[in-house]
Amino acid sequence: MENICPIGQRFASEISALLTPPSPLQVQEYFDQLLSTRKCRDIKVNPNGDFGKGVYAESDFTEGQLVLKDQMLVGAQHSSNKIDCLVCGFCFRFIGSIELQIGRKLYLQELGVPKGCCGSDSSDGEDDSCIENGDSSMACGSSTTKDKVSLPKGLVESLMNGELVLPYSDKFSLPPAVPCPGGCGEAYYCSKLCAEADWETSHSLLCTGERSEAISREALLEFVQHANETNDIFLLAAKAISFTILRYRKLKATYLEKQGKTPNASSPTDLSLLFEAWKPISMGHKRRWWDCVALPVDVESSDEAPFRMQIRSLAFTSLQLLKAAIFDMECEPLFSLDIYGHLIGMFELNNLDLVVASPVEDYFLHIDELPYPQKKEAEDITQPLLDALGDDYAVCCQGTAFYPLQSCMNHSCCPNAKAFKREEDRDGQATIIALKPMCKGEEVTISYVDEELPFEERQALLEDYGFKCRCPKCMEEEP
Ligand SMILES: C[S@@+](CC[C@H](N)C(=O)[O-])C[C@H]1O[C@@H](n2cnc3c(N)ncnc32)[C@H](O)[C@@H]1O
Repeated sequence: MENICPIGQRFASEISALLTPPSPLQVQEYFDQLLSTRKCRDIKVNPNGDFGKGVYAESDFTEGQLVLKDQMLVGAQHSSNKIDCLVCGFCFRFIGSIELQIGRKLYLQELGVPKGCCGSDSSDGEDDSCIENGDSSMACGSSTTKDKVSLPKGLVESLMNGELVLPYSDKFSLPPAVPCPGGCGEAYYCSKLCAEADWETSHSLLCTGERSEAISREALLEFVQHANETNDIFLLAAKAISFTILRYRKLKATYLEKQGKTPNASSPTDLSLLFEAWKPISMGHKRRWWDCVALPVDVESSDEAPFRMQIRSLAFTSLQLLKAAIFDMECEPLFSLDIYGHLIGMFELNNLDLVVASPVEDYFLHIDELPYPQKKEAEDITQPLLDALGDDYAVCCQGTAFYPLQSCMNHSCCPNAKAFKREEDRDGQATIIALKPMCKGEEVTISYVDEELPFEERQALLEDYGFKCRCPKCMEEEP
């Protein structure tokens, strides 16, 4: 495998340097700087805790108090979730309108778009037009899903094109959907600011539109399709690589400008700038994906070696597709299988869910709580929609993200904090709340697993993270 892709051999020392965990001093400097930029003075990252780095309280916290809001470094909505929720491609806020959210979901359901084949997953672009205009030829009279109810013809289009305004939806207004500046018709944003930020940090390389900076849009589509069919964590790894390439190019342009030089296409790699560009990613705890991933229950232990070879080969195929799409000669070491495997492993080990509650749920709850006769009048219009949507009418936005600070938090089965979204937390930031009073200097811990599970089950799940928990609860419950 490495002979087909010899980057690993040619850049062995660069790759090893990129994968060497940063020194405690580098960790301290990086997180002190990050916390100061974010004006966050209530916590600190200590690089020398019992389990590597950890997060510590810098002030006292009361039960229920917000400990931290953490902006993600890279994140992606699950492909399978795109049919349910239209969210900003950068901050993951719900966008458009209540009518568009409902209409779009019904439209995609009617089209029979399989989960994971919406937005960027569509190669013919047909499904992507559903944000701007409903297809008037579509049949709205039948539902493809069991127990879901038929709607009058034309209703879904009028929800999507704004002709039908639902009662009380003005109380749940959402930012308008701003299309991707690259013209892909797949990514939408809550503002021009978010569109530009996403473009600059990763989307310009991963956009399938005509202004894309990818070297091959066809290869990009193939890469995305492969990820959707196999493991959409590959999309997140691609974002991390694009993020690093674009950061490298920016750092290099600034450096050359300072030197009074113009960027040159055949310019050699500036390794120190590549390390600098990679720095935010270098801070994440990593292991190679195929070494650390837990053996699925249906795989016999005697089949462990072939299983691990198989997922390594899956990652290799994904990487080759990505390389054909966005390769950058100056950032060649980033396209090695070792880097790709460690990136995927980093997302697996940090296991950070991206969750944003749906305003559609709030909307239907509001209707349900209206007094008579307003409730009856509103429900005459909304009840058929609710019936057509079925049980999963208010699925939240779900995905995976890498949060720099949350990913420094160690585990305890009796944690003093947890990731918990409050009513007002309507974007993709991670929110950590104190579960009990905490004193300055105490380590902030979260539980990586359901701490109510029996001891053996918790320990089995924690094996995925490569450690055996020795928290007070485990010590007490250990047989
Ligand atoms: C999300 S990272 C947490 C930050 C990590 N300590 C670091 O240095 O980057 C998860 C990893 O931290 C370590 N870890 C977290 N909690 C632990 C615990 N209670 N006991 C032992 N190791 C732990 C394990 O190596 C785990 O895979």
